Amino acid sequence: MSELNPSNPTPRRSFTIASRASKLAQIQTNIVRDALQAAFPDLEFKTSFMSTEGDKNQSQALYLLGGKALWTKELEVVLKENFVDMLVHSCKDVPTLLPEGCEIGAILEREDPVDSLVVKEGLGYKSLEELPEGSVVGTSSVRRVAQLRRNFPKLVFLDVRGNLNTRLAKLDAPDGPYSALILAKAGMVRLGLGHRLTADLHPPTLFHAVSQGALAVEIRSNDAKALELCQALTHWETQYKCLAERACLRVLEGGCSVPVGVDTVLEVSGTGEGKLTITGCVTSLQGDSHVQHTIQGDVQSTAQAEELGTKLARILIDTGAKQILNDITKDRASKVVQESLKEKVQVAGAGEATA
Ligand SMILES: NCc1[nH]cc(CCC(=O)O)c1CC(=O)O
Repeated sequence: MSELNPSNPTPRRSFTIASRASKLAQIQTNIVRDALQAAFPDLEFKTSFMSTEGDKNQSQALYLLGGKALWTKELEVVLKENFVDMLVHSCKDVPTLLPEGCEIGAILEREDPVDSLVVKEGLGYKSLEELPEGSVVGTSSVRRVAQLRRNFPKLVFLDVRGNLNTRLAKLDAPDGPYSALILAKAGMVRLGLGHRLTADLHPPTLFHAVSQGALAVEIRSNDAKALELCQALTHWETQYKCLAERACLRVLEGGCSVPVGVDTVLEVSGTGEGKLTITGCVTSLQGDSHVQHTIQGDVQSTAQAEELGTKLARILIDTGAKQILNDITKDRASKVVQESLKEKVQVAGAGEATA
């Protein structure tokens, strides 16, 4: 393995940008590649795509697969081994704690971060309110289910997995169970599927995921050249918002994916400064308890943005989120035990069949 030597006098001229292999991931990577190529026309930028554990395991509920690192872990290995130089992720899929030696080099300008309702082809419903009692709504996000159960107890929420095109195919299948899906607007827009969005779901109906709608570029912490290139991509307003949201989640989650929603506004008062207003919420899985708080502060640096997010998380924890998060941890532990028992029973069954 050739070690990258930061003091090597020969300047690097070629950079490889990698991501997952899904269509959306490829589109996102091409956005980053094009932006880098425009800013640095004399350098060469290549792309490389690989499918990850998260793409392969589509049967088990995300909630039980444990942590979001399954989208990023394997890519980080090839980054650390110098096979590639930059990783492009949906910022919301990036764990709040990165492995030693990796860091976020850039956060690009955010698309609209809201979630949207997508109604099955041929059904005329225009909103969640219009869906008849008992309609099945597909989403694999505990955040969406928790918040929407609260407001729409008449609806049934069912897991739906796969990349966006797979999920849409499951929605539109004539004999499929789903009447609608809830998806992030940004992904649909980037895929050119904006015409399928039926309605946007804004707070207080639904608070979006931390960092939803933004792209992040991950680099090796010791790669000064990659960091310099990344700086040309960073949209500081988005960076402040996303880093504040990520700091809030980092305190709340303790390593697991939790039903945390946010909504963040930055009133810009000059370059690199403004007033940041973040609302955060934590909702129980059944939607019966919900803690919400809004915090505001002037920020002039990413560190101050993160401080505000951290403070928000502490207030949420002190005002009821702790109880909700403890209950979720217990629930997950018992479900994991049930799943492993189910597997054992299946293995035993298979043994008998072949005997
Ligand atoms: N959970 C999967 C995921 N990760 C990133 C996006 C696209 C939106 C984004 O970039 O934030 C999606 C799809 C979705 O949630 O509907």
